Formats: sequence, C-alpha cells, structure tokens
Amino acid sequence: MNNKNHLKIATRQSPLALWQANYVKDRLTALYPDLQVELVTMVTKGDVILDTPLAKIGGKGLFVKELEHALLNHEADIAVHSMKDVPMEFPQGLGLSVICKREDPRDAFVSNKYRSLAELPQGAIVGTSSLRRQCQLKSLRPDLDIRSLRGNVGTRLSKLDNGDYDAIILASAGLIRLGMAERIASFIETDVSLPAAGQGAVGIECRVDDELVQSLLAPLAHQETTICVLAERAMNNRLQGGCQVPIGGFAQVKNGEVFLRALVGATDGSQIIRAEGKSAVENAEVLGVQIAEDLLQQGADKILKSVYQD
Ligand SMILES: NCc1[nH]cc(CCC(=O)O)c1CC(=O)O
Repeated sequence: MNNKNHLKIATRQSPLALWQANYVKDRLTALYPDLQVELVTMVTKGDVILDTPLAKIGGKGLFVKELEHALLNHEADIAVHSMKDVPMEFPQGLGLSVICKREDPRDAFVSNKYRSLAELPQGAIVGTSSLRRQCQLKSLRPDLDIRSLRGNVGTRLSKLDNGDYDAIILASAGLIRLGMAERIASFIETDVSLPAAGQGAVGIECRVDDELVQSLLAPLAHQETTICVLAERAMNNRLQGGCQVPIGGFAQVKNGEVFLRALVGATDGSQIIRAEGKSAVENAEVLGVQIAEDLLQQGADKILKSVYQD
C-alpha cells in the first residue's frame, strides 16, 4: 500500500464480483473507519470470451490474470475472487492472504416450471457449462439434454426466462449474494451434486511483501472455511484440475475433524469415481492429497486425460 489510508481493490465488473468486492470494502471500513477503500474495475479474458465452453479456452485463471497484473503493477492492493476461480499457483510476489466465511456451498436448481431435478420430465433441457455439474446430472438422469450456458448470473437467468431451457444449474452462493435467492427452486444436496472446490467462498489475494495490507485483512479470515477450502484445493491441485474440469470436492469440519468428499466424472456421466476421508484439521491439505491419490488409483487420470484431449 503506497498511501497508508487508501486501499484499492481490483475487481471484475460482473454484479457478483462487485458484490464480493463491496463486501470486503464494507468489512474493512467497518473495522477501520479512517481507511478509504476504492474499487478498481477491470475486464478479464473470461468475461470477454462468452461463446466457448471454458474448458476449451484453456489455461487456468481466466478470471484472475488481469487482476493479478494490477496488483503487480501497484494499480491495486488486493484482488477479491470467488475461490473456485482461483488457480493454485500464484505469480511470483502474490499470494492468497485470507479466505472469508463461506456462503451456502450447494448448487441450485433454477426453473420457472419445475421445483426439483426429480420433477423434470424425460429429455428436459438443462443449462450448464460446468463439466462437473454435467457429469453428475447425466449420471443421475441420463435422459436429460444438457446444453451449454455461459455469461454472468443475470445473463444465465435471462436465457432461462427466454425459454431456452427447462431448468438451469447455478451456484446458490451467487444467487443468494445478489439478493436473488427466490430464484432457487430447490437446493441440490451435496450427495447429488458435489460442489466445486472453493465454491461459495471468497478469497483475497495481495502482494506477499505488503505486511500492512495483510495485517488489515487478517480479521476477515474465517478459520473453518479456510480449513475446508485448503483441503478441497489440495485435492484439486494433486489432480492438476482448475475449476473447468469434471472434479467435485467438498469438505466440512465435524467434531474437530475435517471430512472431505471428492469425485471425478466422465462428462457423459457414464463413470464417476468417488473418494472420501477425514483427518485432523491441521492435516487438511495432506488429506486433500490423499483423497486425490485415492481417485487416481481408481483411474481418475484416464478420465481427466480424455477430457483435456477432447
Ligand atoms: N465459474 C463462475 C462462478 N464463480 C463463482 C460463482 C458463484 C459463486 C461462488 O461459487 O462463490 C460462479 C457462478 C456459478 O457457478 O454459478
């Protein structure tokens, strides 16, 4: 931070990104009334390329690279991200400072005609561009016609309202944060659709040598969320997966232990490999790696290779 009383937040311009940046701004100004917090908005590659499934654009960090450049150039001091969009590797000089309290991690079933997946008629058209959601839906309901759906939350909802789909699947967290929880027809339980690693959690990235900013951010960290997201990301990282892969991972802290479930699925739902386990919370990342290795031993690498080759 150049000026001790002025902190700049790099953020994308989507309503959800702005909500998340403003959430961090509000928490910081509540803690430090003399601090001026400014939002610096920017456009990322992921915002520009809207007609291609994300898995095919390639490269991790489609939604974060431009924000990271701003941090490295001192055009901003922190970047606020959805944790499920944040790659494991950070550019030299940058790192994840804190992970904030998680919103509802579940996927949401959104429809104007049906209340739940179970109510969907044979062959119904469901919108999602997430390979993770696609493989789990197909495994449960091979009859469903899964069609691509991209754009920010508002765009996706308007495509549903236009009648392009019978239902769409979105992260509950985004809808809740944008004040659109009433659009959720039902929550999809995690045993039906395992969320993406980090889903529902907001993380803050900053320069690793900026001790002042790190001390300001420290009170925003949420311990239980951090433990869970570290386990989920360690699993994802061992599988070399970004968020645009058919990998699910979800951890919970129960009775002082961390419990992690994960899966890798063929995109047509014909095969889903699952693993789960628990450990002491101190070993959350070790657990993540162990669960990933369990998946690999069951053949997850073959599935992932074929996804990348497609
Ligand atoms: N991949 C896009 C993205 N990144 C974060 C969220 C939702 C909010 C969150 O998970 O924190 C979404 C939209 C969605 O999956 O519906």
